[in-house]
Amino acid sequence: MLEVLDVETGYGDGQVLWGVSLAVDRAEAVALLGRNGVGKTTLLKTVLGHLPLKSGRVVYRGRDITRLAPHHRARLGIGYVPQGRGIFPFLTVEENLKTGLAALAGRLHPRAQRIPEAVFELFPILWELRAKRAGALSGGQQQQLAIARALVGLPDLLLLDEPTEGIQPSVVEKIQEALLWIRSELRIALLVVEQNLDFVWGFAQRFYVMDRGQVVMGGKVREANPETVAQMVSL
Ligand SMILES: Nc1ncnc2c1ncn2[C@@H]1O[C@H](COP(=O)(O)OP(=O)(O)OP(=O)(O)O)[C@@H](O)[C@H]1O
Repeated sequence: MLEVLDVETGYGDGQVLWGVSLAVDRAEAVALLGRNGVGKTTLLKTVLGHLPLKSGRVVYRGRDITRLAPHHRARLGIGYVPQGRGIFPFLTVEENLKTGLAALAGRLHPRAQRIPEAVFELFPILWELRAKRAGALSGGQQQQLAIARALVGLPDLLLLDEPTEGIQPSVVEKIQEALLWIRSELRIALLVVEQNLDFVWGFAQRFYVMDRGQVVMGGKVREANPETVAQMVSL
């Protein structure tokens, strides 16, 4: 579904990614691990089209999208939940969800452009809070809203950047269950940047570890030794 092939990129003269390759299959959940500053967010940006590449390619559903603009990639079905959630605090929950539809306008038939019921099935709390300003929600509720907003256009691939950051443990479990459901029931592929290994072990099938702008380890979650991986990603 997604192939990142030998990508080199960075910011201005500063190179950050050095020959990075990875893949995500259809309806597969893949975790991207690594210490702070090793280039995980930068890699997500290359998939989203926010950074021009020095070399390498990004292929999505068999199509080379290396030079495709970000909004075209969104229309092809690539959704994004940024670090820090990126919700609009002065809009209501419902209005925030509708901005997700606008971002994917053109992807769905106009008649299909409404918030799918699956979103409220997944996060019932958002139905209860739909008229509330998003800024008044707890951190965990805001994270659920951010995931829900990315889901309203029913992407085929969803990129999430540290969804458990700053969230209390009871909500972390909810988000873990939600990601499992998104993958298995909605059949949406996931590429998730995370630091919380317990969380990752609960929903991902494969993982990659990055260090200093390169992929240094990868494999199947159920075959991996969690302690070895923890050593690779701990400070
Ligand atoms: N907009 C930017 N301009 C210049 N340098 C940047 C920019 N964003 C990130 N960098 C640098 O690129 C490197 C990789 O950052 P990146 O955010 O991709 O790492 P990360 O693995 O996602 O870490 P974190 O978990 O802290 O977000 C870091 O050295 C960082 O300082």
